[in-house]
Amino acid sequence: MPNGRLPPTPIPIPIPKSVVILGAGAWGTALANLARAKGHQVRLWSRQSSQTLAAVLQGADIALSAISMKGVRDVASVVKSCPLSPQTIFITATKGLDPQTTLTPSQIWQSEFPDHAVVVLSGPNLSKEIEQELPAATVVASKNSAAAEMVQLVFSSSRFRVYTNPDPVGVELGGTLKNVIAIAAGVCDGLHLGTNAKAALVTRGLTEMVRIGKVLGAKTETFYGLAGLGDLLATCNSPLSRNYQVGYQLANGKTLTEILTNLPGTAEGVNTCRVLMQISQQQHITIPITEQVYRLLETEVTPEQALDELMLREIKPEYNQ
Ligand SMILES: NC(=O)C1=CN([C@@H]2O[C@H](COP(=O)(O)OP(=O)(O)OC[C@H]3O[C@@H](n4cnc5c(N)ncnc54)[C@H](OP(=O)(O)O)[C@@H]3O)[C@@H](O)[C@H]2O)C=CC1
Ligand SMILES: O=C(CO)COP(=O)(O)O
Repeated sequence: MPNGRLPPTPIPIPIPKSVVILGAGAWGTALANLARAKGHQVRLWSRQSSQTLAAVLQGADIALSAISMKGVRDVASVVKSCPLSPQTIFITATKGLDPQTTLTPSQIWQSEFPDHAVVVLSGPNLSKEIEQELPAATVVASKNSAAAEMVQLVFSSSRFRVYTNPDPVGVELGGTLKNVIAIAAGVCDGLHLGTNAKAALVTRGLTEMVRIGKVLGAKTETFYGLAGLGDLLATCNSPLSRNYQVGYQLANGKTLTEILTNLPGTAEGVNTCRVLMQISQQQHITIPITEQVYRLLETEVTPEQALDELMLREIKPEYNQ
């Protein structure tokens, strides 16, 4: 201890696990590399794979889904028909909501596999930065705390810091709801509205996320952590975010169809925004930013009109009593 500091505590080395990653897109591939770097045996599956799901899942300790929202229900039902060990832990890393049922991905996995542990993995994790081995932190959350701790050990490294959290719904909704605000942030930057406007948008966006989260059973404090505010900041401030790119390009006059045709990968915020409009109407939740993003995606307003609509809402206290 020449400088008087204690040496860092080494991260415990877990027993190598058999990890199957479902979805070989940007995020699935990055997570596969993180698990491989920790010495786990990793198999990656996608629709293009030559092996069947049943063959790939044989002997899996962990099945991690990084499938876009639109494929989750179908893949979960095929996995249900595969023989699995009762100990297999499911991890879901998808950030979206099911348009038919409004369920979150973890709720879908849990309803298909009621006797298995399901862990949500979500945080400020732009996959391109993780592939470059830049430092990042994430959150794993489950009703089964032992499963969350196991997943924490499996992925923790000197470049990927993993925290546990007991609020899976909140962690999952943080990653999902921020995508809509990231579209709005892209519009804000695309219109060159400045730093004050962006700060106001992101802060009021967080208020909107908390409002929805409370109704859907999340803990408010979770939204102020990595999976909420953390992911909101990362996604609203980075051109690496596909959701931010959607907003930025809409502000520059491109159509949604043009943008999505050329976008590398999935921008979940587009579907999430539509599902949130359904939920807000059923549950009477006020979500003005999401509503303007929805109207913009539906070409009901221009970016400038959406801005005016938000600025000219009835004046009110910052917090409702
Ligand atoms: N990229 C990122 O930085 C991060 C992404 N996420 C989330 O992870 C999820 C995946 O994102 P990402 O990897 O970037 O997206 P990509 O578009 O790169 O990959 C999507 C994956 O989902 C699969 N897929 C899509 N539709 C279906 C379907 N109907 N049935 C089966 N498989 C399907 C694709 O399979 P195929 O190759 O066969 O088309 C592909 O493997 C999203 O919910 C995203 O929000 C979360 C954190 C970070
Ligand atoms: O969720 C992400 C970062 O945490 C990725 O954001 P995009 O899906 O907008 O690229």
